[in-house]
Amino acid sequence: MKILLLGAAGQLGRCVQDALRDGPDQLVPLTRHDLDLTDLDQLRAAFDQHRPDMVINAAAYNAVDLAETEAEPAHRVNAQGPGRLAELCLHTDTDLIHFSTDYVFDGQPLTGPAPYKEQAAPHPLSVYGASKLAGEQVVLASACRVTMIRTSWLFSEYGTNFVKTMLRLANAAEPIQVVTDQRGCPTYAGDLAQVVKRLVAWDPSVAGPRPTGLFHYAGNSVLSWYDFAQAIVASAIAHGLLRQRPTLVPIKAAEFQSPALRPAYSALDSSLLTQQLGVPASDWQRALLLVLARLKADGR
Ligand SMILES: NC(=O)C1=CN([C@@H]2O[C@H](COP(=O)(O)OP(=O)(O)OC[C@H]3O[C@@H](n4cnc5c(N)ncnc54)[C@H](OP(=O)(O)O)[C@@H]3O)[C@@H](O)[C@H]2O)C=CC1
Ligand SMILES: Cc1cn([C@H]2C[C@H](O)[C@@H](COP(=O)(O)OP(=O)(O)O[C@H]3O[C@@H](C)C(=O)[C@@H](O)[C@H]3O)O2)c(=O)[nH]c1=O
Repeated sequence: MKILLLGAAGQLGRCVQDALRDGPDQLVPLTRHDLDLTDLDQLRAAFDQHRPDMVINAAAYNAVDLAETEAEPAHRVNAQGPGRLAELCLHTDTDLIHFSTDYVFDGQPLTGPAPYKEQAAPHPLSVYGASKLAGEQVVLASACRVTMIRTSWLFSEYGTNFVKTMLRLANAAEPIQVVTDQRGCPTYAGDLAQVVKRLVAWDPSVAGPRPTGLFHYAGNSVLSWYDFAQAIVASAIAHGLLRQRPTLVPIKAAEFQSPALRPAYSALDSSLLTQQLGVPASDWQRALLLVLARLKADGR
């Protein structure tokens, strides 16, 4: 099978490359430099040149705060581009794997704080969340064959993420204020890449059609950003990655000056996809140790 990977230089893109590296499929990794998702001519040319059987779209506009003042670019990358990609997939009979976010939810679940299932009503609080929701809607409306996976709080050894931000701040030796009243599920991007690998390897002659539609995949427990920061610091100290133990100061989200509103609760229920694929929800604690060990080995 020939697979185009868009957003190949991002953290998920790099984890997907790692996961598929030794597999039987031909993976064509395309960075933003190789292919701008917002450029229809470039998209068409890539389909003409490569004639893929599947496209994995890991490209996105992910700057949550900046998006508040850059709504147009955010929508172009997160909604308009995926919409055109889905149309091309439909007309060329190409499978699509696409990703969305817990920030499509407002954190006020109608049934109390239980992890969100796929059918829960979205209501984004931020421009980023709205652009990703618009992307979901346009892709699903295209009727292309898509597996759409909402995930949350991604971290990995690659790119920029909360784990790496906490390590950087911890080494600056200042107290770190961290929000206690937003809870969600940290997810290792490498575990999500294993889900992608499972979907790529899906054999319809054995298992029936590949799962399509909307799914959630995230970490196996619910915690606050403050809890997550505590876990990061404790594990980093155990790995000898921090020169000293930083002071973590618990604060309310309202005290953390940031342009975008984030959901107070955005835990995702992964059971539908994990049951269909026979994979566990992301074991973020195990993965955190792995990521820290890799960062240490790389001297970061
Ligand atoms: N990070 C997270 O915590 C979460 C992410 N997600 C979703 O998961 C997916 C992967 O995210 P993640 O890997 O963390 O994101 P990254 O920001 O690490 O990677 C996104 C990649 O997309 C590229 N990109 C941006 N604009 C374009 C464009 N116009 N054309 C082509 N490529 C472009 C970026 O390139 P460049 O580096 O040049 O800007 C970057 O390499 C996204 O759909 C995201 O919305 C969902 C929940 C949580
Ligand atoms: C850096 C920092 C952040 N925070 C808070 C701000 C915010 O409420 C929360 C997370 O902030 P960040 O900016 O690191 O993460 P943020 O960009 O909000 O992360 C989100 O990214 C997008 C792409 C997603 O789809 C989401 O699932 C989620 O992972 O932590 C602190 O409390 N203290 C800090 O020192």
